[in-house]
Amino acid sequence: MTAQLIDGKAIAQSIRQQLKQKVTARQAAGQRIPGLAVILVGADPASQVYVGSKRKACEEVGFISRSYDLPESTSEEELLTLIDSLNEDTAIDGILVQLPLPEHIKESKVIERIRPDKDVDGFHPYNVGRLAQRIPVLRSCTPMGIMTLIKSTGVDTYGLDAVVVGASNIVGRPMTLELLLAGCTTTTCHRFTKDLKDKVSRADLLVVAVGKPGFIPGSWIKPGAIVIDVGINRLDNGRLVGDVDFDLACERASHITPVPGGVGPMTIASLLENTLFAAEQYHD
Ligand SMILES: Nc1nc2c(c(=O)[nH]1)N[C@@H](CN(C=O)c1ccc(C(=O)N[C@@H](CCC(=O)O)C(=O)O)cc1)CN2
Repeated sequence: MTAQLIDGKAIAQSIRQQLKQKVTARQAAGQRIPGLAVILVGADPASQVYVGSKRKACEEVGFISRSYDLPESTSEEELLTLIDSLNEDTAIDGILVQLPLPEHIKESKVIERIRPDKDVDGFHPYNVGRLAQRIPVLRSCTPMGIMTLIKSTGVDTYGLDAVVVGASNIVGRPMTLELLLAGCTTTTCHRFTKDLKDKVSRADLLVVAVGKPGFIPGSWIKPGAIVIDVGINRLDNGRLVGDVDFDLACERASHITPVPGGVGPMTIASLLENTLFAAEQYHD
């Protein structure tokens, strides 16, 4: 078997195109243009790339894009004060603070300061709690994008055995919840998991988000499985690879995401979808 590629880059592009049309329609109807504020603290090179892509995508679809590049030395109080002012700014529908933050700033305090109706990252406990109750809400961008990718395969998720490797706040745990809501029987694996190979090789749907190149050998993949690789690892030769041994996994999986061009672009497309959702549901 050779797996079918799930083309995140193309799907993300088509989402951006649809969003652009919706923005044009809003403009024609005299409605407000959605606005997104993107805050970067410090100069982490990967974060600079991701934030740059978010701002570019935002402008491409016609949203108002506000950029805040703050120095590493920014205090927690200064960041919270900026969030307070954006919370009150009626031109802004979404506030995104790029993670990770410098060590002296407490992530949970920052996330909880963003008003839930502007939390386009879907990280606020209010939004996570509402999602757990299946209430339509702002959802965490990477898991949301992955659900769009899975839907694009046409495979019915109800009853599938899904395994998520990694239990981070940004991907692993919200991903497990999304898959549970989609009718999967979900297992979350983490650093204390025993016999990872056994768990992975039973997965009809596998999501891997650990940040270690080639962490999952292709021989572990269940024949016919859907494989979603969230890892973005830059090798010494500059090549980007995922957490799954792609070449061998391709011979066993039915569908697989590439790296780059799989999950990454969908994280950004979902952020834009969330910004429009916030404008329409909470601020119009
Ligand atoms: N506030 C947030 N911070 C972070 C999030 C998040 O969702 N919200 N997620 C990750 C990183 N991330 C978004 O910020 C992200 C990662 C990767 C990509 C992407 O498009 N990747 C490309 C490759 C890009 C490259 O050349 O390096 C791809 O996979 O094709 C977009 C966004 C951490 N922080």
